[in-house]
Amino acid sequence: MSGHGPAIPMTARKSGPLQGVAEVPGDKSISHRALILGALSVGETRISGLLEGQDVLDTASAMRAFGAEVTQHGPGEWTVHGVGIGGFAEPDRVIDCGNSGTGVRLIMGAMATTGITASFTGDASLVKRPMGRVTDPLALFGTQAVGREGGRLPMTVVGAAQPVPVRYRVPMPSAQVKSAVLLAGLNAPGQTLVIEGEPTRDHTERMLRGFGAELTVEDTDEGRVITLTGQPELNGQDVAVPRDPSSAAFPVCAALMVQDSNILVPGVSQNPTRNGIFLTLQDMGADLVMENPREEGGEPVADLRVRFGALKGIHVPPERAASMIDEYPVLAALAATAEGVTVMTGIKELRVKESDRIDAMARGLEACGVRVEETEDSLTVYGMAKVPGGATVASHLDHRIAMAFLCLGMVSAKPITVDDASPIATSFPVFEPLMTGLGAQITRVNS
Ligand SMILES: O=C(O)C1=C[C@@H](OP(=O)(O)O)[C@@H](O)[C@H](O)C1
Ligand SMILES: C=C(OP(=O)(O)O)C(=O)O
Repeated sequence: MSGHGPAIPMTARKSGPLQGVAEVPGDKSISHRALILGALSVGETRISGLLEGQDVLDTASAMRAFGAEVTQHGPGEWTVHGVGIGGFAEPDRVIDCGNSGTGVRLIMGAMATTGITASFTGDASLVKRPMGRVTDPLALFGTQAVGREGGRLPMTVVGAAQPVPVRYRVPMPSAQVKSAVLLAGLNAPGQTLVIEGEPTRDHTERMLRGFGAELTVEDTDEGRVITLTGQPELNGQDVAVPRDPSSAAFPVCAALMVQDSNILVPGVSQNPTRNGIFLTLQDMGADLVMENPREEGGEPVADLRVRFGALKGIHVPPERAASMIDEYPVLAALAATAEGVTVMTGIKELRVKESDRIDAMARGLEACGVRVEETEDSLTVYGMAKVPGGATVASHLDHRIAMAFLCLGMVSAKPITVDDASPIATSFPVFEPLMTGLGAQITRVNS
């Protein structure tokens, strides 16, 4: 929903040891895709563990607007009765994707080759984000798009009635762009090729195969070449959504910062295109053990055992950036408490997320008394024995900025207030009860 409700200021203060079991919600990327692929399939898709965050709920309501029957049966338990590839109905209202870049970009891809027209909008954050990165490759299929200057929402997309398959090299590391092109390729006759120079999260590829598409992946000198054969019949599936590693990163990093903490985060996806944060934390010296590794719903998962311990700053390998792109805000907060300097490079994609995350973290950390340096594509954080805190930080309608500073406030000398924590509901609606249940001192201001 684009209507942004009242701001919810929240304060985090020095917390006792975090202890217990943190059952984080389902993976956001997989939840969006389960709904969209379910809508593009014939028959019933049954989803368990769906993330009921606002981003995903907005995608569910969009799929209804395109003609799919989407029903909630219980917490995390959903079914989708799809309309089949090419079966999308023309929506009779504007599709509002709220705060979600993944939602709007994947849905644009899914409708781009169906010959229908749809208009899209989003909240004050999403309308600032670039859509040209998706509508440029979609134009190769014959799709037209008209939006605001700079390729911004609101935007109307006219789907190609007679799409042609495409060959496209994704110019930036973006799973959303890759996925939009693959979803558009579903309704184009022949083979659509997507080439990515740097591998990004591969849920679309895995799930398309699982729903019955013919899709191959080859590592070549040119990069990772994904070949999709168009116009398959997709059939409804059972999807068990693993827990979200991007959400898990918050209790994990908080436990590493708060003295004497010891927590377990069960059933977290260890997909190698998503686990960069955990490797980085181990490189920094974290006592983080992946227990009981197993496969659930086609994804590798493990239980994360995390114990507090002093960490060292490192240079985070830039080639790891795509596999931990959403975790840099909380890593930057953690780095402020580590011994020495943490250098994060190759992260310019952070500038086009829900906020400019390099800038939001740099300004917020400075306000908390932490020394930082930034360039167009890097952030350097100077760790200190005691972060002063005592500031109110702007979340810029960005859930991950809000959660990162609330984690830092659990160990800073003075409390840290986030001006608006309401965006946390987009990806991690149970963040507040989950963290307070572990022992975190987080309170709503004036409550
Ligand atoms: O495909 C996805 O589900 C996502 C891809 C990433 O965005 P980009 O494709 O813009 O890197 C990530 O930041 C986002 O949270 C989810
Ligand atoms: C970048 C994110 O999401 P999206 O692009 O879907 O808005 C995120 O969840 O950190």
